[in-house]
Amino acid sequence: SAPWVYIEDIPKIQEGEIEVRGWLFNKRSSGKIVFLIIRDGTGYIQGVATLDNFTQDQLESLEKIPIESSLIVVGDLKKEPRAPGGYELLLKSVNVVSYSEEYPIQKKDHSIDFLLERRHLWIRSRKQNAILRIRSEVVKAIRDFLDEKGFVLIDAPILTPSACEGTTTLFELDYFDLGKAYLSQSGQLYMEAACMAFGKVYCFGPAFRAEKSKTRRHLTEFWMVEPEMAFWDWQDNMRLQEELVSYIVQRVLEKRKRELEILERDTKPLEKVVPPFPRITYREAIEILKRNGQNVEYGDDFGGDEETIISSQFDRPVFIHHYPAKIKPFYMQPDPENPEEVLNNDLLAPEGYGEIIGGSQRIHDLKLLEKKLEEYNLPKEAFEWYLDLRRYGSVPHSGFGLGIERTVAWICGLKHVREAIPFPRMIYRIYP
Ligand SMILES: NC(=O)C[C@H]([NH3+])C(=O)NS(=O)(=O)OC[C@H]1O[C@@H](n2cnc3c(N)ncnc32)[C@H](O)[C@@H]1O
Ligand SMILES: [Mg+2]
Repeated sequence: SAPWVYIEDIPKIQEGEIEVRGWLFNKRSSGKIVFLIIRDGTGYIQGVATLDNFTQDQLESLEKIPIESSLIVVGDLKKEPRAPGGYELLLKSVNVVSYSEEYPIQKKDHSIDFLLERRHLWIRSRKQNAILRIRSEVVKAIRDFLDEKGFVLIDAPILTPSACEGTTTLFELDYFDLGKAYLSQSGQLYMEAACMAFGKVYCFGPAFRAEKSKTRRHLTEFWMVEPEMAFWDWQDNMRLQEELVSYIVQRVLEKRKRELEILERDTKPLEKVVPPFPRITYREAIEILKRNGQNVEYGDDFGGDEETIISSQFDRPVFIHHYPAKIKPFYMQPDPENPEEVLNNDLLAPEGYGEIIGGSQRIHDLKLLEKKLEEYNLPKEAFEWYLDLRRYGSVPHSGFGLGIERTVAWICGLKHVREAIPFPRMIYRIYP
């Protein structure tokens, strides 16, 4: 019998009789010829049915197969430059595995809520398939990059006893007789413990923020990779970030050309993403904003609009470092020369995508950390383990969190991070 071939492997076969298993993506006919566009999740192939291999009645029944019906077809593979992917399948048999009910996603102008309600089907579309394949490539590139550099993957817990990124975005749950637990906002604190056991580590998983803001950059469940390195300072930290982000972007440009074409992504801006990235202080960022007519003061945090103005001054991602301590989390190491500011950085992506990374050097002094916990009104008992890291062989150490969805949205040129994750969770959506 004919070999079952995935569509992405067809260029390796070139010609001959093959079997393809997939779904009817589209169809058209001219009476004597029926074209069936089949997708199998790895690509698209045009099947052609003619009176050479089918009766007129059979052609008419092929025309009636509903979109998204599952099919197994056999045909002779031929090169055909005019067909999608450059190949065509001269069909010899079409076996419908399961007829589809009328498929709900057929128009070009469905509302975003209509599509999100059917996300479990919407991911079948060409554009969503391309985005999630690029996401997969980004995840693979991150792992390859860090594994190559000797980082050890250490999985952080999702159920945690305390906050890491402030107490206003915690998802709280009742945890047996132990009282409250919180969904992890970040694996960072655990990576700090791990880096003192392994040197260089990373965790890679979901993080949860009860964000009440409905913006195009916020999800309530998002994915983050969080490297952490013992004895590295804030500048070592930025160097690793620019190397990682450049590696990711160049990898997608090299391996996901087809998907970027489907998204009609102008790749010229991405070709400029190579180290070193420009570095400016928070204070310089405030000056840029003032020069661009923004009504900002030193001490203000930056929202999407401010980040768009700042990043639009540069042709590649830009680091902003030395934020005022009071607008950043408790764990950030103050600059010894100016303790009002911390040795942190955000990395802003260009083209209006804003913050994709938050990172910093961490406080390594026990007394200072205890003071900060008090200042931030955090429950010391929940952080005793974290303080232990400063009691037993403390070292300066640094790390960062790269948001997967914001990075994928930037690389793909998406308007909203909700298309950069298979099943987005936002303030008004946890279905499907
Ligand atoms: N290990 C670390 O040092 C990470 C540190 N504890 C941390 O969580 N920093 S961050 O809050 O800026 O979040 C890091 C990144 O995580 C992404 N992020 C952060 N929050 C979100 C939401 N709500 N939705 C989507 N993406 C989000 C965004 O890219 C941020 O730059
Ligand atoms: Mg941040």
